[in-house]
Amino acid sequence: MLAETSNQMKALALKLFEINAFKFGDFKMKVGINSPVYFDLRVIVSYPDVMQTVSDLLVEHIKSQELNSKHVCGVPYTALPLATIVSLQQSTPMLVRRKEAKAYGTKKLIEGIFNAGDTCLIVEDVVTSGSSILDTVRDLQSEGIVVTDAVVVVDREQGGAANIAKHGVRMHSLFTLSFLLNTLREAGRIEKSTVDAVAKYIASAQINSDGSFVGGDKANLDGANDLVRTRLTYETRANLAKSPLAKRLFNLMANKQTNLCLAADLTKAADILDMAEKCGPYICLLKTHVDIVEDFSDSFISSLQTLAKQHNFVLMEDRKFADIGNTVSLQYSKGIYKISSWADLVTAHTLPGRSIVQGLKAALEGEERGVFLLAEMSSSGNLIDDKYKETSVKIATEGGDVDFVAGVVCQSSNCFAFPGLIQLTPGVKINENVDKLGQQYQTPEHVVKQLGADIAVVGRGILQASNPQQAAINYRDRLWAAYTERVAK
Ligand SMILES: O=c1ccn([C@@H]2O[C@H](COP(=O)(O)O)[C@@H](O)[C@H]2O)c(=O)[nH]1
Repeated sequence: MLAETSNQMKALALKLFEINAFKFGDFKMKVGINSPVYFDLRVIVSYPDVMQTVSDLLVEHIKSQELNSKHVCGVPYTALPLATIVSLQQSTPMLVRRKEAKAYGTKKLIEGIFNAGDTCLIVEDVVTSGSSILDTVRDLQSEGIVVTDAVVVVDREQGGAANIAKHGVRMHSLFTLSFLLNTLREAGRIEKSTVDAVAKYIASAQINSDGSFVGGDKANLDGANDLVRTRLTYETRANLAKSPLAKRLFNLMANKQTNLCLAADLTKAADILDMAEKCGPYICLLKTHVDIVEDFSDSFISSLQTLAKQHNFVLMEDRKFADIGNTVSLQYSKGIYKISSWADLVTAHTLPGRSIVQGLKAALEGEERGVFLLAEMSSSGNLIDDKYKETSVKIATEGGDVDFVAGVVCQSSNCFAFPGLIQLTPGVKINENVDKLGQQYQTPEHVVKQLGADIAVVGRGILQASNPQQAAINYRDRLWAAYTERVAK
């Protein structure tokens, strides 16, 4: 590989990671087991510069390997735009494979003009077992078209190349998973432990052409993924975080050894400041509801900020924004509270859709801020269902605003997979199960070990204790011990 091409490939690898075209965590795969790495090259259509570079490199690769053919055909659907650009750049006519034959008209599976005996080069985005390429090859061959080569963007190195070779098709990849991992590692974007976890998984999850695993039963591979977020340390997860606020909070938690958030739900400014002074050394986050403070003032906020600095904790306003983008933008930055001017983090419902995140971001003027999106609630009888939860997590993990989303407020460890996000879980108390108004409580150990909380929110468990400072120490100790046991497993 020429030095210039190699540098271009490395720069593209970093860019693909930056735009979330691939990520690390615990992802359900088509082959039936969870993987520590996931590629989603669908996102590149939103980045014309990336699209251009990928297709330029594909064309260069096709030329250097002398993959001459009469047609090109993309494996539906992600590779279709790539195949189109390759076709245009090389003036090679394209064929389009339908996934299902039309129920009317020509009922063709392959669209385009061709003759039996014509050659066709396959274009694909990501190869795992090679089965998607083989489906396309089969349909082309059934029309008498000859396929000998496939050019792909990423080879996950799980046996795909060997599987398609058994059907007489050679695979030529721009990137191997190993190259991508080494490039990220060299650039300091991921830790060695991440590289090792992925390498261990890939070695044990080799796939045969019939979809079975080389090592036998897929049940044996259940523990093959070491990148399950609840088993990773906060330090490791800080490295994987896309949001600067999540990075900062993970590092703060690791250094200060606390995963306790104090919900300072008090109605007098002096009482909140007193609680912040007493509990500050033991918490990573202090959460407010400023609209319940009867004597709110700018000086209250500056005193709170001073304490946050002095005791090294982050400020969150639990506003639970839920309106249209324009309104939340105003609610966030204007009015008497001017939340965006002092709260490092805020919370928001996903009910209005993606525009909630865009609306909040639009209010900022360069401040480093973040949002936690609510995907579940702790109150009994709340209306959130699985579909709502799933869509909330999509908003948190996909799209152009992921650098603003620091975490998810939820009640279960299977809510999201991406280890760079923080799970904030309220509803924590040692001696009670419920309050009189629908709140449901779990113990510190249960929320961390069973429910997957990274930060546990404790309000009245501390505020109403006879000695709040001692209570904060107890909660901090129990939550931290639960976390260290969780990652030591
Ligand atoms: O689902 C949710 C979301 C937010 N909260 C908030 O957490 C605290 C809990 O206070 P406790 O006194 O420990 O019950 C409170 O500020 C809520 O607004 C929640 O409880 N559940």
